Amino acid sequence: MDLKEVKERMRSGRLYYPTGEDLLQEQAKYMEILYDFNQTRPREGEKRAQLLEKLLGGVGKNCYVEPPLHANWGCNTYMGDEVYANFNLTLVDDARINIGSHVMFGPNVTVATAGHPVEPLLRSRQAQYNLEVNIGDNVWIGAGAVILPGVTIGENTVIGAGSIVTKDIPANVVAYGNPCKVVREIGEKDRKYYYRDREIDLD
Ligand SMILES: CC(=O)SCCNC(=O)CCNC(=O)[C@H](O)C(C)(C)COP(=O)(O)OP(=O)(O)OC[C@H]1O[C@@H](n2cnc3c(N)ncnc32)[C@H](O)[C@@H]1OP(=O)(O)O
Repeated sequence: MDLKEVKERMRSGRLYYPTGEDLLQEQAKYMEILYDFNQTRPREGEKRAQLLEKLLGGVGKNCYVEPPLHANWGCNTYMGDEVYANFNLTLVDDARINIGSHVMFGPNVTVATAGHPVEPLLRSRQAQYNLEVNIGDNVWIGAGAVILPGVTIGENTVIGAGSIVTKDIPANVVAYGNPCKVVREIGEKDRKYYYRDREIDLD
């Protein structure tokens, strides 16, 4: 299979073998940029922003990603404006990861597009498929959550810490657990209280 066909299969959810010198060489280019990003000093915010722009497929205004960041590619991840990612965001972005604007990631979140067949022989040959992940505007993903291949999370939704998100989650809900399920809609109570019985005292 030539590089063009491998890349087409990588993008489109079909099975392929992620081997071949050309593919590995291309990936190595992004790994070098990521290495530099993770070696920056705390005060080198400007340099980090420039490296993020070189690494990602697209990045909006005022995104802030705490190092260390981990990514299999980087170039298949697209961020909107004002995205904040705490330490150890892990992007298995063999297919596209689309992240909206104003999205927040707690520490140690994993977003994975890649999977392997359960069938042992194909898996022993490293067969792989990738399914795009979509995270809507203004989503907050709690610490340690894992977002699995093919998942779409609707805008404004909150994913609780430690959740394993195996299926799509709609917009405007709080969802958590393993497997992650919708627990409630965001509504009136959330306009009054920011945490349990603590009232909001900010405009
Ligand atoms: C960008 C950053 O860096 S953020 C820093 C990291 N911070 C985080 O990751 C915090 C993430 N926050 C959470 O997970 C929160 O618990 C939220 C936002 C999901 C809370 O949602 P709320 O609907 O307000 O839940 P509330 O606190 O009222 O708890 C309701 C119930 O859900 C349970 N619950 C809350 N969060 C979770 C969770 N992540 N997993 C499982 N159960 C949970 C509570 O124990 C409680 O159970 P009970 O009814 O049996 O008493």
